[in-house]
Amino acid sequence: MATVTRDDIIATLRDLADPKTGRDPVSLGWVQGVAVQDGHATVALEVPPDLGPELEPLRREAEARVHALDGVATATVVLTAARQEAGQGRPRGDSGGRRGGPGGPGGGRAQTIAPPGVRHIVAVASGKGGVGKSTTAANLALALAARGQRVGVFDADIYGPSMPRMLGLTGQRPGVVNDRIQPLQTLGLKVMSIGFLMNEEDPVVWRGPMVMGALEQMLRDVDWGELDVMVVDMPPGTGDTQLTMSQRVPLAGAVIVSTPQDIALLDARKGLNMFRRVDVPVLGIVENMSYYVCPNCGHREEVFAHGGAKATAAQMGCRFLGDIPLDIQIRVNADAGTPIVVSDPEGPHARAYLGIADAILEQIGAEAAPARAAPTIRFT
Ligand SMILES: Nc1ncnc2c1ncn2[C@@H]1O[C@H](COP(=O)(O)OP(=O)(O)OP(=O)(O)O)[C@@H](O)[C@H]1O
Repeated sequence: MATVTRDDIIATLRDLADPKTGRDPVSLGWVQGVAVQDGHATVALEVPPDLGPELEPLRREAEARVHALDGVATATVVLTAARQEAGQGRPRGDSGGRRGGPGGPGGGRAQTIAPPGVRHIVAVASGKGGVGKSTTAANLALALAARGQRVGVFDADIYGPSMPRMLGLTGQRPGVVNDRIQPLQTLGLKVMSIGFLMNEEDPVVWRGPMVMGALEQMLRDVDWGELDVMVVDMPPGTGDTQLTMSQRVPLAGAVIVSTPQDIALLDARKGLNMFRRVDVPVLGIVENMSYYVCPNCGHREEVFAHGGAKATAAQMGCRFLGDIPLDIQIRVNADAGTPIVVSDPEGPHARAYLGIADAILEQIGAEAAPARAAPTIRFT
């Protein structure tokens, strides 16, 4: 198959015309990003917000033309809208907009994106980077699978996707069946990551609206099949992407990962408040790198004022889900693609993650109980 380049895609986009002005999307400055990897092409067009619906035929045409290029296996064109200034109608979460699909209290553009067949979506988030959010997400997903759940992992950490590495899938690419991207399968999980679609050595400079477009596409167009739980590894922090994700994706709840240091806990509070603002239940806080156990003598060292997350959870009225020590084995196994829950399933760390999984299942089970009721069949 021929290799398609960004230039080929851009040249194709030049042949299209905006119905209003007759100009092409490239000269109009709408092309915000073109990513192509192993024949999977993604294009983000940033269009004026009020033109979105009118431009749907143009989007479809662009997708068809890019798809028709020699060397393109899948083509995804997303329309994104330029961010409006504060006060100009950007959807806010404090009006219940989380479930704010059309007609919902959030109304307007905040349509929810729910992959069909996925029963519960759990976000794993952190107020700042590097606290072990991805490690927690990977181990938690495996612990949920060990509890008999059908689990998917959606790596939404678009700025530093680590699931390919942590789940031993580096360099692999998802296949395509009937124009639908198939998640990769490993260790009993279905996995999708933007890391599978982009060049690691050539990171895409994501702009806010493009991020959401790409994430939406992965939720909608990936063939997730039937899942009991989807674990989402969120991008770190509490910026617009995280807020929009929390509003647009019908999350069953969020798990906040924090290290015990005060600063991280302050960030954790921000994360917690962000989810609360958009009515996403916070399932609890995990304290990661909580304490250190000497591998030689077993001595336990409380390096970072251990216990801060427990206190914060109590103050903020949410559940403390557990603490995970700083242990080289957790790092080595995660970095080798076999997280500790599978590499040492009987060990104390795996037990800790299983305990966290149980606490989550208990909560989402309880919360989701009404939605699980059998459908009513009416005879008329
Ligand atoms: N409990 C732990 N003990 C030892 N090492 C850990 C632990 N948790 C995470 N790590 C290591 O710390 C590093 C950062 O972890 P991870 O990538 O999970 O953080 P993150 O919060 O997802 O970061 P980012 O948001 O920047 O992607 C990794 O090398 C990981 O193996």
